[in-house]
Amino acid sequence: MRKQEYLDWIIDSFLKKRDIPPSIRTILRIGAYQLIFTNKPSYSVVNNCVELVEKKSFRGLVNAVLRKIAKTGYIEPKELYLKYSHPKWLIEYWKTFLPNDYLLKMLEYNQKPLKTTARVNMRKINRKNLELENITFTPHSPVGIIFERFETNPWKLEEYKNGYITFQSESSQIIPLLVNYENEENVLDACAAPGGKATHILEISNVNLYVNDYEKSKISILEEQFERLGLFPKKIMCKDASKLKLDNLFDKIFVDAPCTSLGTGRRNPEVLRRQSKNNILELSKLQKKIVSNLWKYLNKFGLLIYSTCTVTYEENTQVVKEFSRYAEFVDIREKLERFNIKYIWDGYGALFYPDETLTPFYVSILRKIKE
Ligand SMILES: C[S@@+](CC[C@H](N)C(=O)[O-])C[C@H]1O[C@@H](n2cnc3c(N)ncnc32)[C@H](O)[C@@H]1O
Repeated sequence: MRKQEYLDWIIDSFLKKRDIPPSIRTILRIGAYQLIFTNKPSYSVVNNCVELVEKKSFRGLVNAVLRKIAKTGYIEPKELYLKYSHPKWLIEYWKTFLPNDYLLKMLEYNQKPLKTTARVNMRKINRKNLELENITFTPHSPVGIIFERFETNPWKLEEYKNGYITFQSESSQIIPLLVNYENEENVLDACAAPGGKATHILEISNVNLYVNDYEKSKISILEEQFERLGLFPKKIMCKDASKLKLDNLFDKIFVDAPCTSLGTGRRNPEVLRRQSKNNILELSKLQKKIVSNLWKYLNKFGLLIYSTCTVTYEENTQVVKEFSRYAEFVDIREKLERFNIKYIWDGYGALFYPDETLTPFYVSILRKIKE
């Protein structure tokens, strides 16, 4: 899937009619990928693919197209969306607001699979004392480890089962570390499932943590995670955060918003192909509604920590900018530099630069100065 646009371009250049059944296109993509990007012998790739074709009338076409691809091999495309195999509309959209070097870095890293990372539960163990093989430390998160290779089912690891580690991206691990916590203060995580940041907050603080997520099916996952890690939230709720009514005020509110997740394309290549401009606009509306509703439950001078794992203007800068009349934006640049994180600062928040281990993430911290 990582090479889909490029493969379709090559395949289409050898087709008279581009309108072929999806199953035939899939077989052609598999064959083209193996011929261009692996060392498998071309005769066996072509034969195996032809055998996969159920409709006899398409066997000749698959055979002919793949033979031609085997002959030409890799062809260097001129257009960026083909060179880095991303949807064309997305590249054009990103070009409208991202610096060129950020865009190129993201496209390059999206070609490489991402190694699995986890966060270490500092309440139970230090990462130096973990007895796991093939791990290294994350370069930015002080509580993260990287699995250089996986030899077993990760969920069966004793270290996971006994609550020493939680699988989580390195970028995500940074967010709860950007603020300081007072004992017993009220903290709300409004979009909390599957609990990555919520459990992290309780690992590093002694706050009264309220958690919420709109999806019923994810509440049991949240509960399991707290139990596995030996942590106790004050309350777990299942409500739409844009309408949630609360009895208390909060000192900190985390909004790790539902978003288009375009920064996770390196781990989930399908996400890049699933999204649309319309989804970006719809989610931006929901995100503004969520922040706006929760604003009234934030104490004066309390902090709202807004984050997303996406790279869009409408879901990041535009959302937080909307609250600039009521908020001061905390300058987190120095903190990010202490974590050795490179970012784009938009005057409100920071968009992490992707690198070998870090995936794009946006975060902005709003201090409430007005209702
Ligand atoms: C980015 S994920 C949160 C990840 C989580 N904070 C973590 O670190 O593991 C966004 C979450 O928002 C939830 N969600 C979607 N719409 C919501 C809404 N209207 N109100 C509250 N939660 C919502 C989704 O179910 C999803 O679990």
